[in-house]
Amino acid sequence: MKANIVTLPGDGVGPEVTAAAVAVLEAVAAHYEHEFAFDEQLIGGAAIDATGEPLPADALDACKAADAVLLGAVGGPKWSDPNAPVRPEQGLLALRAALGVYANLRPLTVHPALADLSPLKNEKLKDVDVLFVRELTGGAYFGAKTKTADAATDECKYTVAEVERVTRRAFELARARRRHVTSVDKANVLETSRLWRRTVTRVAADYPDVTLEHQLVDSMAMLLLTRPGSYDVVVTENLFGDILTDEAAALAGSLGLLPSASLGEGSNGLYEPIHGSAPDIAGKGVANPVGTILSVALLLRHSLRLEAEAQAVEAAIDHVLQHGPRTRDVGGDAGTVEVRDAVLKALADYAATHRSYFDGARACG
Ligand SMILES: NC(=O)c1ccc[n+]([C@@H]2O[C@H](COP(=O)([O-])OP(=O)(O)OC[C@H]3O[C@@H](n4cnc5c(N)ncnc54)[C@H](O)[C@@H]3O)[C@@H](O)[C@H]2O)c1
Ligand SMILES: CC(C)[C@H](C(=O)O)[C@@H](O)C(=O)O
Ligand SMILES: [Mg+2]
Repeated sequence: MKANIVTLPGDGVGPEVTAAAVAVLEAVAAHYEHEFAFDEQLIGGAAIDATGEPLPADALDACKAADAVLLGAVGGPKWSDPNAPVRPEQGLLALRAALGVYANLRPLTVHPALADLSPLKNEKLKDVDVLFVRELTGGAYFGAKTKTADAATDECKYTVAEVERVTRRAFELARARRRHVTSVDKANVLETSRLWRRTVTRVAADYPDVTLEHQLVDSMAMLLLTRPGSYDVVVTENLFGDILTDEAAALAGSLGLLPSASLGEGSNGLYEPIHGSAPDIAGKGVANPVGTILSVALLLRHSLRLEAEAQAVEAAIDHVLQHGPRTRDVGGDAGTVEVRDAVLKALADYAATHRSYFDGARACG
């Protein structure tokens, strides 16, 4: 197939991990006979430096017209002055809003070879398989903001429609998994969370084959570490989802491992690792590219509908995590490029081994 993919390398380690992920997409195109066209655009601090804007109009137009968008990371100390008139992160939030990608899927699994890196030394860790569905275009991130010399506010607002659509997405996803949804809120304190809980409960009635439990976010932060194996799909609002998924990354072994897919109603989507620009390691060539490469697998699956290719990328990552090389954050001493090259080799081996199956499937239409 032909596909136009916009890349937004951004700041810090963003360009390093994006380059590795693009190499994987190019390899997928070569092995499976697709034509992927890449269009690199500016976002974040790099865009502020070049244009004064964190999301230039050209970049936004290209993203809207693309089949999929792959992002590295935005932000960094250079642009983090609290008095700065414009911030890199605004570009990312504006992009999410403009693309209407309200459902942010953040899958968490724990590779058996990395289970020792987790804060929990639990043999059941390898069975952890959680899909976080984070509401991405509402809540405190997008409410009205006020600022005076001695006070500031961030309005947190949710409408029933916003909660309902992400809840339906979570239940649909649960149907293809273990049919259990945990909805996380703070309904004992927040009015938005009570609206959230009422709406989730009502929508759940349309999915009698899926079980629902509600969990308050503070206790969820603890339970995620003490019994992560009991969760299947976890749906929650924007800010809680941001925090819980970074916590979840500790179970996997590193923030550098987790991918994400941000989806709306159309097939276009935004794909990015859940980590940030990692200023402490930027420019050193040691960033873990696995979260971004796994985001490529999600891009292939959700936007391009290339399931076999998505599985090939996941199998290649699985092989490399098992056998190495690994970056420092996961106990190795390899650089980003060495890991990329190992993934490319594993992908080539996988494609060669599965070639007859692939050709047969294509011959059948
Ligand atoms: N989607 C995004 O673009 C995104 C996401 C999160 C944070 N940020 C931005 O990134 C900047 C830095 O934020 P932060 O330091 O709180 O979080 P961070 O995710 O950038 O880094 C947190 C820690 O994780 C490590 N880490 C992150 N990614 C890694 C990788 N691929 N390989 C190895 N180690 C990795 C870092 O070295 C650091 O020690 C901020 O400006 C923040 O707003 C952007
Ligand atoms: C950079 C920031 C705006 C972003 C968020 O909070 O959504 C990041 O932390 C993430 O998890 O994607
Ligand atoms: Mg985050």
